[in-house]
Amino acid sequence: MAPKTGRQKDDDPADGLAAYLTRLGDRVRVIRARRGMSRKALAKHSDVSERYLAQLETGEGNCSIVLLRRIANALGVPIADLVDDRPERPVESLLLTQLLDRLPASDLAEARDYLSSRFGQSTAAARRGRIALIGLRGGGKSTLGRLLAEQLSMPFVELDREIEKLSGMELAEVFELFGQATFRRMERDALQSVLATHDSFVLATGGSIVTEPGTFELLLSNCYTVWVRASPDEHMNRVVAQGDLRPMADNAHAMDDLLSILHSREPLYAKADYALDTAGKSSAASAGELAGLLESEVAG
Ligand SMILES: Nc1ncnc2c1ncn2[C@@H]1O[C@H](COP(=O)(O)OP(=O)(O)OP(=O)(O)O)[C@@H](O)[C@H]1O
Ligand SMILES: O=C(O)C1=C[C@@H](O)[C@@H](O)[C@H](O)C1
Ligand SMILES: [Mg+2]
Repeated sequence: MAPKTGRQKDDDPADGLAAYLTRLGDRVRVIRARRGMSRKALAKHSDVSERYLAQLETGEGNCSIVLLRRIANALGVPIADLVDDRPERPVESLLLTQLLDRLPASDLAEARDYLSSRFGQSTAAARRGRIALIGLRGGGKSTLGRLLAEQLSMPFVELDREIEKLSGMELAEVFELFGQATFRRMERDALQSVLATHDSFVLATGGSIVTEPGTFELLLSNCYTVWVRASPDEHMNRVVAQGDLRPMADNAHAMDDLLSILHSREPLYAKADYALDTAGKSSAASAGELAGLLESEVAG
């Protein structure tokens, strides 16, 4: 069956927009009712006419962001609560979010560890059997992943290749034809499928997997994750040395782009269980270091 595409799902005007405006209207109406505000009171405090509010609440108004912000302010909710496209969340979920929002940043990691160990899908021992390498292009995920899998007699899996198998297309075609949203769905499907079919593996992921919170959380809670990193210059030189001249040929600001991608992703990559610095080391040396680390992890 052909994959469900971003265009069909997200951009089809007959499907998406009318249904979305109806959900938006429902949301405004429910929040207003919960607040005990009449439409008249909301109109007064938001400076949006009662007539327009009625249209909005019945899914007929395609509200500008400025008006929506005024409505959200008058209701005393963040605008994100109005535009949220997901189904209504259970009360427990809302309260849990508030509890987490109250915690200082220093306690959040502990709270995630606790919830993950209590409610996560994998035990700590099961996680250690599934090794996932994350990090920016040229770090050495594929090179070290293949070496490590051979050494440990474990299957080696490249997530990007799994996405290509699932979609029946090359990655570049997926992006070109269907866009980012479809790629992200496929990436998550591919990860779920690999997890469902393997108790142990060495997995090389795509560099941007960390930018999709749901997929990244799935990876962190089911795998022992290693951030394979190098210096920015080395990332760039290795990619170019592999014969991929695209960054240099197409883009005079390739290094600036690489730095900005790296800096924006660093706090995410840093959530890995371990950071392996490959800068200035040979592949063989890094593979040895990684194997040693995993031996002590499994033993521990
Ligand atoms: N210490 C090292 N560890 C790993 N690779 C190294 C090291 N030193 C040099 N290299 C070279 O760097 C390159 C790493 O490329 P590789 O394709 O493995 O990276 P990657 O993280 O999988 O990138 P991509 O996200 O593009 O798939 C290889 O050509 C490898 O030989
Ligand atoms: O680092 C990135 O942004 C990406 C790396 C590739 O492996 C692919 O997963 C995709 O093209 C995105
Ligand atoms: Mg690779």
